[in-house]
Amino acid sequence: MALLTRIRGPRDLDQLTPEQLERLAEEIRTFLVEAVSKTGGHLGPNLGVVELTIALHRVFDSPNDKVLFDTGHQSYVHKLLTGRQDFSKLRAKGGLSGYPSRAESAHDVIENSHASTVLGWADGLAKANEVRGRDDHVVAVIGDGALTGGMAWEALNNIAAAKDRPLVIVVNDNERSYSPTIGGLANHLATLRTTDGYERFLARGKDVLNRTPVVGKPLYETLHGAKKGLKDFIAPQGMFEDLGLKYVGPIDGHDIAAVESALQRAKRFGGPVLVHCLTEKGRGYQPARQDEADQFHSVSVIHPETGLPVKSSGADWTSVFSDEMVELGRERKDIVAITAAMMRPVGLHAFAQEFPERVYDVGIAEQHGAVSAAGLATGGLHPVFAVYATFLNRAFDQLLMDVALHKCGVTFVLDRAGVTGSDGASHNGMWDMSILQCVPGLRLAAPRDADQVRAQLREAVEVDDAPTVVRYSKGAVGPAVSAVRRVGGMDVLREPADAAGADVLVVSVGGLAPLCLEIADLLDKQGITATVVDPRWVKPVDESLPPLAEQHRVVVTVEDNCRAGGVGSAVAQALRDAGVDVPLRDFGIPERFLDHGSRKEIMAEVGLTAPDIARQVTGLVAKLDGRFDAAEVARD
Ligand SMILES: Cc1ncc(C[n+]2csc(CCOP(=O)(O)OP(=O)(O)O)c2C)c(N)n1
Ligand SMILES: CC(=O)[C@@H](O)[C@H](O)COP(=O)(O)O
Ligand SMILES: [Mg+2]
Repeated sequence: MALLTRIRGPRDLDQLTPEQLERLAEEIRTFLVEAVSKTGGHLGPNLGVVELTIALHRVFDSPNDKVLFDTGHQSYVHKLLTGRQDFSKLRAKGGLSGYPSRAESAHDVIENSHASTVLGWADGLAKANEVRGRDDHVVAVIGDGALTGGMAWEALNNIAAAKDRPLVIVVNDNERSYSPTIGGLANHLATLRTTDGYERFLARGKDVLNRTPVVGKPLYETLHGAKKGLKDFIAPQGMFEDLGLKYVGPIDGHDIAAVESALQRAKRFGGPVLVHCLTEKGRGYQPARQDEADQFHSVSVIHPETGLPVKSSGADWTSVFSDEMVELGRERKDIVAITAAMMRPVGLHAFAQEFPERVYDVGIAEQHGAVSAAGLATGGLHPVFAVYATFLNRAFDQLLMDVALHKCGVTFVLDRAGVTGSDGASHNGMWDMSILQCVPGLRLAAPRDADQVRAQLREAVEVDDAPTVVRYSKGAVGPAVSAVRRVGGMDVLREPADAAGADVLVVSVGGLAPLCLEIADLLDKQGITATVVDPRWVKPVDESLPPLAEQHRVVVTVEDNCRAGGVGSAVAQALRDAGVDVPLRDFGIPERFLDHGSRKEIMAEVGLTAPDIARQVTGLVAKLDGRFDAAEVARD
């Protein structure tokens, strides 16, 4: 790593010779494989942007010039070149974030890991430069996947309108999101790599385009027409230049000199210009290049020589959903599935294998996913839209105004709900049970274990006149938790012998059932009796909950969601509406952005542990009993 360790900041790149730059690129690839195989992370995307990032930092002067990354998962090389080379605790508490981080460096601007926002940021920064009379450059790196997001086109529409406002857009085009980027223009333009590649594209493109909704066939005819009568690459220029953008490319994104030359031209252009770079995800690392699933988009800890995971992951929530979806698909021909460019991560790969004509990958376009689901439901089908909880935020209005207002039977399956941890603040699925509380007619399920995922998914797809939501966490599914009895639609998981006189009712939400049972055990040791109930459907609040609460002295709700407007708030409102005046304490995630760390570390940080909660409940009960000493102890 003789060269890499000499790079303390971007200006240290300036005096390197072409041979040294090539050697630096090799050292960076070696570093990435060695480091990320130890920690896990976005190995594939970063191996694909080594030369591109070196060229960016040689041509532009960060941090005076703003170098922006869409989604930010491909910013490891940027970090290496801007003074951050200790990757030993990447994505772990106290270590480097897996995304840009303003706290880490002045070179970092966008921390948000939600795709398709970079062009909006760039448009705003470019306008600010214009108003403030600054001639700093704004450079936005966006992947072909992120370019399938609607916000990217909203921004392009604005950027292209200002012919004299300098802005450089670099399309990092590796033909993939996770899987091949389909259904969008970005995918088909991206495979225009060489003239003979164009033949390959036309051959492959025909069947892919035929399966691609809307743009597919017309685009194929256009491109085919371009092949016959027009310059081979007129299509990309045509599309972007019709928008009013200067188009430069396609450029070999692994040829540093070529990228630098294109960026220099773009830098001097004096208006909005798009540099189209063709790259390979996982470049230079065979296990990644051979990974058909997603070219090592995001890996766990792996053996660097083979790329094989060090630990095999057990049954996780996603695989439970995946298996049940296949069963449902066999039983009901009206069930179709939607993903926003995350077929495998959300567990729809098996369904897609068996029912290829009943699954839609809409690209990174959650809003379109939700609206098209309203159309599918109105057309007589029952769509299941599987999406990470945090990414549903983006489609809230479509869920509210297209799905719920029109009483469409659509089921949203939210994976990665609750604290996810290592992907940082914008990846925690901590807002869904708050924002969805106000959607009229919506029913929200939080299954506690695998059996309940299966059961509640089935209950959800039976609802054909309202949106239903099933949400569960990331990773290994918890232990099976059986019910003692059912009350209304709720499962009582534990109750004292003398149920009528129990002190505390613990309302356990979703996968936190084991935690809540542990809380009850700790309370028991303090002589405090507790009932644990799993509402199963947290919205609407079960009608049997207020009367059950009335039989207790204190109600406690525990959820893996933001406290603000969460299930605790909804239960408190239901008790008030029912005239049940029992003190309630709601435990959940505080209203703040959580730094990256493991789920366990973050749950402890926010007080979602059995000892923390049991101590506070003990204090509350002691206070009710007038035993202030114990209450004081609990407060400590
Ligand atoms: C709104 C949103 N939806 C989904 C994701 C999950 N996601 C992260 S990276 C990625 C693929 C991005 O593809 P691309 O922009 O081409 O970048 P590449 O990984 O190919 O460099 C997806 C779908 C996200 N970050 N944001
Ligand atoms: C960058 C991005 O949004 C995803 O790749 C994210 O890293 C997914 O993480 P998991 O699938 O590991 O939860
Ligand atoms: Mg891509």
